[in-house]
Amino acid sequence: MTTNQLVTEIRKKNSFLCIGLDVDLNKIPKHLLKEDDPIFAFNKAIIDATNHLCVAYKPNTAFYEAYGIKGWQALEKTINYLNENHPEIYTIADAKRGDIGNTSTMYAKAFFEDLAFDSVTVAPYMGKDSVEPFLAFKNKHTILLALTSNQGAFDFQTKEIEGKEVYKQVLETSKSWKNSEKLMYVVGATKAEYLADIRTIIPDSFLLVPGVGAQGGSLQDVCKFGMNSQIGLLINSSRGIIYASSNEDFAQAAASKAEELQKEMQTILTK
Ligand SMILES: O=c1ccn([C@@H]2O[C@H](COP(=O)(O)O)[C@@H](O)[C@H]2O)c(=O)[nH]1
Repeated sequence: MTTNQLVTEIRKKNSFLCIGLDVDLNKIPKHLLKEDDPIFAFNKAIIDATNHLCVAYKPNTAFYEAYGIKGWQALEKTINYLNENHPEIYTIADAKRGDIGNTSTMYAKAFFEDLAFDSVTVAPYMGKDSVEPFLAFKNKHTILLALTSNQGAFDFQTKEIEGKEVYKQVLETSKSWKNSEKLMYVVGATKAEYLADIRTIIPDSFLLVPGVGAQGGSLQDVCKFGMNSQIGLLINSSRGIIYASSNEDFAQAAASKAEELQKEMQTILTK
């Protein structure tokens, strides 16, 4: 999907919500455990109940890899279900990959070709030649970790090297890479106070913003400092939506939580 198509969908739905599909078999309703594929059954129910309220889904691959071959098959079924039934929805493989060039190409093939995701999250630590292989794929985005939502972000990302914070160096340097127009960036909602500075470096790029909901980030603050003329934000919530109820009403409860966020977004977009 192109950035323009994503923006069109955001404006149509008055939503820039991304729902995280982080499926933990210890947290899903017990009755689903009797299904052949409980992970996919859970995802399908969540997608069916919430697709009109969001513009993106983000399975974090850790939650699938943890269940071995069955988990990977559930991930494959989930992306195929989305692409076949909701081609208008943007998909993110939250895999946080990145390696030497030929290995990154294989990661990119895995997520863009075998599993037809629109985007994948990538760690910038190994630099240009580890990221450019992802950027070579047509109509796909690479979402680079810039300033993450966790406490550990302060261990390296905000430290200064030669007078400039590492996350700012990631933003600035990555702009010079080949096909950099296909980059988006991860900035945690818990770091909203950094967004004004971040927007001076990358005014036009889309940001994937996790950390609203279970991690306590504020949607209002993120929008105040992070929104641009193309909206430029995908706000992710995973646990806060998908585990709203552990009973048979889980999909409806997820839809209610998603609707609360969508309504807040609508108010922001239409004022
Ligand atoms: O900086 C980051 C980068 C990625 N994540 C991921 O986003 C979701 C957040 O889940 P919640 O349940 O809404 O807290 C999860 O997959 C993280 O691995 C992040 O939180 N922060």
